[in-house]
Amino acid sequence: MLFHVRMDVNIPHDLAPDTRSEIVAREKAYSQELQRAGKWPHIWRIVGEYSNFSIFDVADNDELHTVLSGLPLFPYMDIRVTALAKHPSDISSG
Ligand SMILES: O=C(O)C[C@H]1C=CC(=O)O1
Repeated sequence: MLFHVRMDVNIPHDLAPDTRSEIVAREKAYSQELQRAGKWPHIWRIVGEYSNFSIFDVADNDELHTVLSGLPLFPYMDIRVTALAKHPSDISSG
């Protein structure tokens, strides 16, 4: 199943710089592992914001929740999920 996900990151300003760097590094590694596994096929920065638009390709709602709640930045994110279905006018779906 495909999901469109918007993530808005709000790291508290008083978080220790070393802690912030460590969490962001773990976030990058986790994200890139999921990208290599094909579960996170698209990630785009939203211009001018500490936010991204992403596409996830996972089995179901439960897997998406597991993936998202495992994000190291999850405690500092607002996340909006939109489930995607095939559009009948999409020429790539035959
Ligand atoms: O920077 C972000 O948009 C937040 C998060 C998502 C992937 C990643 O590496 O960091």
